[in-house]
Amino acid sequence: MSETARIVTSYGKVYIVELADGRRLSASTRGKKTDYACGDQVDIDVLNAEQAVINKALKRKTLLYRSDAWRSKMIAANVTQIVIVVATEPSFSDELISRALIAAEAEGIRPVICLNKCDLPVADAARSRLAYYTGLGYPVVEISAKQDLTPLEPWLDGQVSVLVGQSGMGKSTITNALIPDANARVKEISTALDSGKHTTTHAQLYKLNATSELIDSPGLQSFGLAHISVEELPRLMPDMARHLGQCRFHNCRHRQEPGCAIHEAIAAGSIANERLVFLQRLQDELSAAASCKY
Ligand SMILES: Nc1nc2c(ncn2[C@@H]2O[C@H](COP(=O)(O)OP(=O)(O)OP(=O)(O)O)[C@@H](O)[C@H]2O)c(=O)[nH]1
Ligand SMILES: [Zn+2]
Repeated sequence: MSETARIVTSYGKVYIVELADGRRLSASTRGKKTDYACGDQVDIDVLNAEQAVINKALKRKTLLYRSDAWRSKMIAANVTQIVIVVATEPSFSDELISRALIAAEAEGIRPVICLNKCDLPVADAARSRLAYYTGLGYPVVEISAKQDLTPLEPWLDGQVSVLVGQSGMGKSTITNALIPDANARVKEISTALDSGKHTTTHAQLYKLNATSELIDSPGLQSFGLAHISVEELPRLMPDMARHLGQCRFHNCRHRQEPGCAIHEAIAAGSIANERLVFLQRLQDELSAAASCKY
């Protein structure tokens, strides 16, 4: 008899699924299918007290993923919020934040930027860099995972959140502070799968309370957006989106076309020139990726 379960961890071809009654089973897939993500609702056949087989994923509300021309990598399914974790040190990448914001907008996922390690004296420099994103309308929440997480807590309430960010920003420290037995559970799963790894190398889903869940994901170095079309791109950047539909040509690419509303907004100072440079660089990258796809 088939049942519905939730993927709480994915380890390549092996998944841990949780049933409605809280039981956890190790699950394999049928054939070579591996396109399931942490957070997916799946239809499974239970084989015995420990094992199951995944038949298919149920319809996803959202799917956060990154991609280049050759492959895509799922980050998490069914999340309602992405918490982009940056830190006062080591230095964070603006490029990664901007890309993660676009990926979130494309899926209708609410983004929040979380500045961690605010206990360190370098916080002011990071804070002023993040003012840029506040200006775009994105919330920035300041915390210290080691000392005080309370500013983040209301943001997590009632949401399925995924923590995303570069390595070393403090995602696992946040997770461990919020879920006291998170470390122990990673260890338990690693031992069960005999991977020998005791760090979070794969996304893991945790329950925070009856209505809130948290997914910790492995550190990212890049965030490919090959799944997004060149035409869609400016709509996913809130400062650009405001001016869309106002260019003289309906198919304006916001390059050298006369009467481009984006260029006019830049001249008027309401869009930063570096955003147009970023848009154009992404347009070129996505066009190149699209022409590589078969
Ligand atoms: N001072 C200070 N250090 C912190 C804080 N949060 C995390 N750290 C330290 O930052 C380092 C990296 O933290 P992790 O939680 O492992 O970072 P991560 O983002 O999970 O990294 P990956 O698992 O590689 O993706 C560790 O040495 C933490 O102790 C904080 O609020 N303040
Ligand atoms: Zn234009």
